[in-house]
Amino acid sequence: MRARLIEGVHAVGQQVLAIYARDFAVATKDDKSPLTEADMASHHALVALLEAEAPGVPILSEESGDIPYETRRGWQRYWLIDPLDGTKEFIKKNGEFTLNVALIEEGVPVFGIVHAPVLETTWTGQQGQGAWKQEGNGPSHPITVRKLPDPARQPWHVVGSRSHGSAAFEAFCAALPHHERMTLGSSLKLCLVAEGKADLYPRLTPTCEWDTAAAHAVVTAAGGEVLNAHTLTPLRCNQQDSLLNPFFIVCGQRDERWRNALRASPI
Ligand SMILES: Nc1ncnc2c1ncn2[C@@H]1O[C@H](COP(=O)(O)O)[C@@H](OP(=O)(O)O)[C@H]1O
Ligand SMILES: [Mg+2]
Repeated sequence: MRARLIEGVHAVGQQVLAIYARDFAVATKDDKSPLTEADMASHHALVALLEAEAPGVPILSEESGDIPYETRRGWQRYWLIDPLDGTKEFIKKNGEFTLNVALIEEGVPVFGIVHAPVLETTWTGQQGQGAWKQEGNGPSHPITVRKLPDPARQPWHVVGSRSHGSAAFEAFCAALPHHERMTLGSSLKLCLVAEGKADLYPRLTPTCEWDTAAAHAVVTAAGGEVLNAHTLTPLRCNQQDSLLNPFFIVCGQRDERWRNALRASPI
């Protein structure tokens, strides 16, 4: 089923690209975030794909996120999707947006596909089996997180949001040893940690569970972790009424030096 799902997500990515290439309307949601026809087209196409491939498994999408907790709390297993993560980047036309499909079991993202149509790149992760990166229609290559380098010899790589910076992120970086920063839209940031191009992604501004679940599965399958920034315990999905994530940090490796930097930041 994994190969068919990836193929299906690629096809939905092509539909999204067709909208990206022409003029499209931008609406504003109740929470003031932008919505394009691409978000909805991707939502409908991904739901149809999952219903065909895995009938009977419930689906929670950013564009159908109003399913009450009383209903969701009984789900042992469900699909969690963000049809278009990085809508602001989509509108800016910088290519840094993704389609995200995650399978959650008992609150844990156990399988994820993150597809960036403009970058023609797909990251996949499956618990216990590994994580892979595919460029275009080429072969998939296994990916893993990297060990933190000695910052005296090689800077750590820290990735942050292009559109949602914060004073806490600045304070965290200021307290880190020698490092280089880069900014990027969407769930691509977690994928960079998964493939060992970034060491840390501290997310100290709000996100929702659908923003992170698919890439969370990729990072953990690649040997990394997605940790609550306060408790340093792994993030879990569908544990409460709210679908907001706590602030978190994505790492390839735990280390006292970045934990100290986290303690120094006003979160
Ligand atoms: N105040 C807020 N509350 C909840 N989620 C927020 C938020 N501000 C930004 N986000 C989430 O952050 C995502 C973008 O992150 P980034 O800036 O790193 O690309 C958005 O995804 P969408 O583009 O799918 O709406 C949105 O879900
Ligand atoms: Mg999103």
